[in-house]
Amino acid sequence: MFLKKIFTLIFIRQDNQILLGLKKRGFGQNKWNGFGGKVELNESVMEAAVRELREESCLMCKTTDLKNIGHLEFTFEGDSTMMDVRVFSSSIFEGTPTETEEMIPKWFDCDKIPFHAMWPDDSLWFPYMLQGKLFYGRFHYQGFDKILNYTIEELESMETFYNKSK
Ligand SMILES: CNc1ncnc2c1ncn2[C@@H]1O[C@H](COP(=O)(O)OP(=O)(O)OP(=O)(O)O)[C@@H](O)[C@H]1O
Repeated sequence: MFLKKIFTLIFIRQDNQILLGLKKRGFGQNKWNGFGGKVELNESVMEAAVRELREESCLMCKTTDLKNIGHLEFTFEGDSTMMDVRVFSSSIFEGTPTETEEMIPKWFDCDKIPFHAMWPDDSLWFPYMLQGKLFYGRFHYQGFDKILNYTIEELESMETFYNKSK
């Protein structure tokens, strides 16, 4: 049995570009990723996604403008925690991406994503996101660099996925 912890991960899109942030500290340090973090007790998952985006990039977004595009699960050999990651995207936002204590934001062309400096799983599920497909991925790591096994699939609808997994 795993102890599930819910995280958010949000990707801001504009034209053919995607906003990533270089994590300056903590989990995933020195990796490019979307913006996100743990969901706190007093907030919904979407509220957490909006808060983390603001805290890490200074961009503002409304919960109603978020689209849930995927679900990721990460486990690590020898660790009983499962990271349950809700992935969102939006192309409606306000503000200018600005460096914060946690992240350095930068726009990337969608065909120039820096996979070599990202989590190894990213190169496996980003193609789904970039093609506008909904996805579910499960990855089991040894340490933080090696994926021991994984599955990834396209989903018809996030709602059906969450109803089935209840
Ligand atoms: C293992 N492969 C992975 N591949 C892609 N993305 C991954 C990931 N593992 C974690 N992530 C994301 O990284 C962020 C961590 O968040 P994290 O900094 O720990 O959270 P939070 O900001 O609440 O923590 P602190 O306030 O610093 O304690 C969060 O968006 C989460 O979805």
